[in-house]
This record gives sequence, structure tokens and C-alpha cells, in this order.
Amino acid sequence: MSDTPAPPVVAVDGPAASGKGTLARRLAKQFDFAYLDTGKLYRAVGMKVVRSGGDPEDEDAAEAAARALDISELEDPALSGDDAASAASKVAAIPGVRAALLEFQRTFAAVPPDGKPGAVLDGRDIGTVIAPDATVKLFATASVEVRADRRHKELINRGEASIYAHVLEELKARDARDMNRAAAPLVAASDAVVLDTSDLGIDEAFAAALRIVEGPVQKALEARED
Ligand SMILES: Nc1ncnc2c1ncn2[C@@H]1O[C@H](COP(=O)(O)OP(=O)(O)O)[C@@H](O)[C@H]1O
Ligand SMILES: Nc1ccn([C@@H]2O[C@H](COP(=O)(O)OP(=O)(O)O)[C@@H](O)[C@H]2O)c(=O)n1
Repeated sequence: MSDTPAPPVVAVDGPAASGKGTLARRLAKQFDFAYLDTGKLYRAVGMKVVRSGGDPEDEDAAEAAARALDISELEDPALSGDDAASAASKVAAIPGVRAALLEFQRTFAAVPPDGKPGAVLDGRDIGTVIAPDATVKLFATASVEVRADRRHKELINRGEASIYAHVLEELKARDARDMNRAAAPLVAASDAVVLDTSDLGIDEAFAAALRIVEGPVQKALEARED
């Protein structure tokens, strides 16, 4: 008798506002998989440091915040704001922070909560570091102008004051920090399928993502039934 293969894992990576969260959430719903927005972990650590009066670039403070992070802190609505995003990309460059968050993410992928049959994780390093053996890897991207436009509209819709030019600058600064850091930089895994959503609406992007993901996921689910 052979061992049952591990639950399928869908890795969704990409730069800010590329639509990876929207795709990952919909893919999880499609397959009834557990979903983890790993950006929230870094946002929560960044906000924890800022709120205690610290500097998100202070390695000791950021690592201590990451080690003390409680899952309940991920529910804070302030995490979706730009301040949290900026603090997140600073703490995310610190290797001790990434190490402190690694086990939680790997366990989520290996043993999806609530007995779900698989997991979808989105972030920057899911396909490269967290789940290098993922069933299928998607790298969502779009031009920085399109991404800034999406994030700007999202902020306006939430009733927040937003200036397009500022959002564009913030995204460029964050892209640069995320791509140029030494620890788990933002890069498509060599076996990821790149999906450029610049000219795709949400439904079109989802349909394209599903075409990429469906086959490998079904195959992995069937292998677990044998
Ligand atoms: N293909 C798309 N076309 C237009 N808007 C999109 C598309 N994908 C996502 N959005 C919108 O862009 C914003 C950012 O999407 P989100 O999924 O949160 O991106 P990310 O998780 O990569 O930061 C959201 O307001 C979302 O509704
Ligand atoms: N797996 C991850 C997820 C996020 N991050 C960091 O956390 C920041 C916020 O991530 P996010 O996914 O919530 O941001 P958006 O893409 O939604 O704007 C990113 O800019 C990265 O610096 C990371 O380093 N690794």
C-alpha cells in the first residue's frame, strides 16, 4: 500500500495589485480549498512594530513582532491600508521575520485547515520558498500603471482619500524593495505560469487562471483517491 500523496497546493505569486488575491480567493472557492493571504502576515508584523512606536526596518523589533504574532491579529481592518503595505515590505526584507513566519505557512499548505482537500496561498515567495513543490504555480502580473489604477480605485471605493500619482509611486517603491531584497525576492518560479492581466477583466483573468490550474489540481485530487 502506497502513502497518500500530499494535498494539492496552488501557489499564486505576483507584485502588488496584480490581482493575485482576487484570483487566489476565487480559485480556493472553486475547489473548496483553504485560502491564505500571506501578505497579511507581513502587514500584521509591520503594523505591530509601527504601533509599538518602532521602526519596521529595525531587525530585532520586527523579528520579535513576527515571533509574537497571533493569528487573531490578521483580522484587523487596518491591514488593508497603504501604511500597512509599506511597513510590510520593510519587515519582509528581514530574514528573521521570514523565518519566523515560515512554519505557519508550510503547515497551512501541508495540512489545510478545516479538513479542506487542498490549499491556495498567495504572496511573493509561495512558489519559490514556501511551497517549491506546489501542484501548480501561477505568477500574476500587470503593468505598474494598470496596477496603480486598480489600487487607486479600490481605495476610492473604500472611501479613502487617494491620489493616483502617490499610489503609483508607492507601488514602484514597493516593487523595487520586493524585487531587490536578498531574502526571498519577488521573482516568478522557473516552473510558474505567468499570467499578465493588464488587458483582462476580473472574470477573464479568472477564466485564464482556471485553465492553467484546473488540470493539475484535478490530477492531484484523483491521485489521492486511488
Ligand atoms: N483583472 C482585473 N481587472 C480589473 N481589476 C482587477 C482585476 N483583478 C483584480 N482587480 C482589482 O484590483 C484590486 C487589486 O486586486 P487584488 O486581488 O487585491 O490584488 P493583489 O492581491 O495582487 O494585491 C482590487 O480592487 C481588485 O478588485
Ligand atoms: N509571501 C509574501 C507576501 C507578502 N510579502 C510582503 O508583504 C507586502 C504586502 O503584501 P500584500 O500581498 O499584502 O500586498 P498587495 O500585493 O496586496 O499590495 C509585500 O509588498 C511584500 O513586501 C512578502 O514579502 N512575501
